[in-house]
Amino acid sequence: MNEVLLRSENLARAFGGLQAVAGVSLSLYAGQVTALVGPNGAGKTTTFNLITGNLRADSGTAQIRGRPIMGLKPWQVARLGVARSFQDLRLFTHMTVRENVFAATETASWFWQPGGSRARLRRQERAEAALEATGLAALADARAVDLAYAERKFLSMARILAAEADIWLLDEPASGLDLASRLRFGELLKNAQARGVAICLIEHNLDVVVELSNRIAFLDQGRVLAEGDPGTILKDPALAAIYFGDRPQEAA
Ligand SMILES: Nc1ncnc2c1ncn2[C@@H]1O[C@H](COP(=O)(O)OP(=O)(O)OP(=O)(O)O)[C@@H](O)[C@H]1O
Repeated sequence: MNEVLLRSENLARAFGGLQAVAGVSLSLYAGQVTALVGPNGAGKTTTFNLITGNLRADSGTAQIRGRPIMGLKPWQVARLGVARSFQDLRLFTHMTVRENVFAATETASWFWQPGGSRARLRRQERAEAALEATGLAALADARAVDLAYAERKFLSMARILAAEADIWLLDEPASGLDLASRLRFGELLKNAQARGVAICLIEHNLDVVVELSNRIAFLDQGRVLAEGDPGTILKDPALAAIYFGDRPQEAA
C-alpha cells in the first residue's frame, strides 16, 4: 500500500444542533485519488475545512505524515504541503492570471529561503510551468475576472500546481466542465498522481468519479458509511438509494 500522507481520525464538528461532521476518519495515500462522495449536506466541504484549519474541530485529530495539525492556521497547514481549491474558486479576480498563479507560489517558499532573487526566479518558473500545464499560458496577462468559466477552473488548478503541495484537496474541480476540459483536467490529475501527490476530490458526477478516482469514501450525515474501490461502492444499492435521496426510513 502507498504511503499515507494525511490521516484524520474521528473528526467532528457541529453547527448549533446540526452535527455536520460526526467522526470522520480518512486516509489519503501518495499517488492515489480518493473521491469524497455523498449527498448534499453530507459534510464533505466541512471535512476539508476541518483538515485545512479553516474551521476548528470539536474533537478528533489529523496528521500530515504523522505530524499533528489540529489547531494550526490554514497557512501553516498549507506550508506542510496541503493545497486546496474551493467551490467558489476564490481567485483574485482583478489580478491577472499570471499574478494569481504567482501568488500561490508563496505558500511553498520560506521567508528565510536563501538567495532572494534566485528564489523569486524559481517561483516565477514554477508559475510559468503551471500556466503551461493548464493551457493558460496564452491568457497569462488577462484578468481573472475576464476568463470563461472553464478557464477559471483551470486557473484554480494552476494555483494548486504552483503551490507544489503533495496533498491536494479539491472541492468540485470538474463541475460544469465539458468533456474536452474534463479530459484535460484528468491529465493534470494523472500527472500529479504519477509524482506521488495524494488527491482528495469532492465530486457529484459519478462518471467523473469512475474516470478519475482509485478509491471512494462515501459520506452521509457526517459519517463515512463505506470506503473502497469505485466499482464496489457504486454498485451498492443501499448507498445508491442514499445518494439519490431515496433514504430508507429509519426504525422508530
Ligand atoms: N458555517 C456553517 N454554519 C452552519 N451550518 C453549516 C456551516 N457549514 C456547513 N453547514 C451545514 O453543515 C452541513 C454539511 O455541510 P457541507 O457543506 O460540509 O456538506 P457537503 O457534503 O459539502 O454538501 P454539498 O455537496 O451540498 O456541497 C450542511 O447541513 C450545511 O448546511
